[in-house]
Amino acid sequence: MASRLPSRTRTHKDAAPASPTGWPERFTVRWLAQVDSTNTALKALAQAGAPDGFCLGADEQTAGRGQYGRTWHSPAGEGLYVSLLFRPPCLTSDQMHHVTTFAGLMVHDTLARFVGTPARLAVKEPNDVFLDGRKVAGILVEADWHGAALRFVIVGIGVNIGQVSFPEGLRQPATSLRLALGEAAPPRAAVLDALLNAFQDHWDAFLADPAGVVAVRRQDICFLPGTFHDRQERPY
Ligand SMILES: Nc1ncnc2c1ncn2[C@@H]1O[C@H](COP(=O)(O)OP(=O)(O)OP(=O)(O)O)[C@@H](O)[C@H]1O
Ligand SMILES: O=C(O)CCCC[C@@H]1SC[C@@H]2NC(=O)N[C@@H]21
Repeated sequence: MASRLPSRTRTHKDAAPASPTGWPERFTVRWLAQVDSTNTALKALAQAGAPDGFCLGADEQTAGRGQYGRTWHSPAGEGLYVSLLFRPPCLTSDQMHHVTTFAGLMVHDTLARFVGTPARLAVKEPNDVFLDGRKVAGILVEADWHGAALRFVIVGIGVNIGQVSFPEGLRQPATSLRLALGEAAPPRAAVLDALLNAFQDHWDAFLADPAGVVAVRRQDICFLPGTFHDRQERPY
């Protein structure tokens, strides 16, 4: 399986994140210097048998994707670009949108640890996390089905960390942890560690009751009105 991973093709100013204490045990973390899209690469790995809990990250994405084929700007070393592979035994297609919302909650909780004031954060459904009224993170959930049976689901997460500027013409104003927190912005490894711990701590409870877990958390987090597109357009 490892041989199917794209090779490291470049070096960057910012080394790949490494956990000083080891990543949460549920996850196997692989890191690339550069990849087209961690979601795309992880899908190929999943089809080749990568296990539940596989996490693929990259310093840079050359074709990072948002919803509906939109571009996710992924400059080298500036953001966290990761995709998590899950093989839940029981999720249905009707429950897939809960995975996106749940991932937004996990990103929210992760960033709250560093931002300190949770009121600065908001989840904008279906798939965005906002900081100080600007988009700081996006989520792209993609599933693979065999008839009605879920083979696997990939949760792709992009968090803006070190960017000090963004391309013109974004659909919504953007920010980064660096812009919002200055020198207090955490390194990518700390964000990844907190994110994986959040998933590890809450994933099993989510699987047991997806709608219930999301409904409970909705009560104590700021949700912004989202853009809901035709269900048929959803990527899952
Ligand atoms: N690194 C980034 N940070 C913030 N925004 C980005 C970044 N890269 C791309 N974008 C913007 O995010 C969009 C993709 O996100 P998405 O498909 O969720 O759209 P959206 O503008 O959030 O609308 P919706 O309300 O439908 O979710 C891109 O079209 C681009 O405008
Ligand atoms: O806001 C969005 O539309 C979702 C953006 C999701 C970006 C992440 S970065 C890691 C993973 N790989 C991708 O190509 N996209 C997701």
